[in-house]
Amino acid sequence: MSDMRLVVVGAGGRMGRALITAVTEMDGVVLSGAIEREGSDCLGMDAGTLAGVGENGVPVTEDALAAFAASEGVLDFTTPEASLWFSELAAQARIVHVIGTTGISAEDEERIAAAGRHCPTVKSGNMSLGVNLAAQLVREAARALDEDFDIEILEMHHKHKVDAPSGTALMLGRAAAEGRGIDLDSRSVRTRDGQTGPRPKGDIGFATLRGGSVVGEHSVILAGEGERIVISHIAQDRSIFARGAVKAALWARGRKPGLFSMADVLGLTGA
Ligand SMILES: NC(=O)C1=CN([C@@H]2O[C@H](COP(=O)(O)OP(=O)(O)OC[C@H]3O[C@@H](n4cnc5c(N)ncnc54)[C@H](OP(=O)(O)O)[C@@H]3O)[C@@H](O)[C@H]2O)C=CC1
Ligand SMILES: O=C(O)C1=N[C@H](C(=O)O)C[C@H](O)C1
Repeated sequence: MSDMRLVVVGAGGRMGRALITAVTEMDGVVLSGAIEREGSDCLGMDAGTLAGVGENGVPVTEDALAAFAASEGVLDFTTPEASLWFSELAAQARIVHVIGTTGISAEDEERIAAAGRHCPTVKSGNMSLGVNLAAQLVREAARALDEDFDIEILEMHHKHKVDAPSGTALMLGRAAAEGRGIDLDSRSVRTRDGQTGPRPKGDIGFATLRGGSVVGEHSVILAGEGERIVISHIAQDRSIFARGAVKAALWARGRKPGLFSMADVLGLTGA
């Protein structure tokens, strides 16, 4: 089979550059386009040079329509607004859409799912093997322990991150809620300040830290009387997300349209 032609959108971003590197280094894929937003300083640059992997002759352009028409898949770690737009373009072009963007509203999630009825779409708040496995462990731990164990989720990311809690923290929270058989939205506590009163039994708490260049760290703490279980994941390099995204594109190639998760790609049931 020929190499899968992949276009990277948000090519100049932290993940965009990691994705160009992953596509360059991995077998079975080739970079067919690199897209940035109108007015970006990256327009016209060579995508390989931009990512630091050597000139590859693929210019960064703003013409997503033309790039999608010449590609079999799109790797998209951008912004919620941009991902919504790219989901419509991918649906029209009937190409694989891999979405890593976080902070997407519930309403836009539904629109992305609707677009996924026309093209294979893989979407996950975290494309790494480790986090998806951790989500499985969290689900199992929450299933095994009763509400005497309080569940708290702590995350830290770099100072440039614009959404909170992280997509991964929410994914881990969903896994815990599923394990416990409760609805996350009605039982999650996103902030605490002032006279909060004692902790209600059964809530799932979230705490967010931001600073420096931290790639991404998550801990799920199950705190009981006299003991604590902590399930943690530390991302040391963005290549784990980028390589996961390329794997997802290859997995989705030739599949029927639908919305899939990284757990489907990795063969982990229900993560
Ligand atoms: N699921 C996962 O495994 C992971 C998810 N993420 C998520 O990916 C997203 C991006 O993260 P990160 O790379 O750090 O962010 P960056 O801000 O570094 O990158 C986003 C890029 O998208 C560009 N962009 C914005 N709008 C458009 C548009 N309409 N067309 C084309 N390009 C556009 C931005 O351009 P400009 O800056 O010029 O506006 C920027 O270059 C975030 O939501 C983050 O949470 C990150 C890591 C892993
Ligand atoms: O913005 C980031 O950097 C990351 N975002 C994702 C998230 O919101 O969980 C994944 C990863 O932790 C890095």
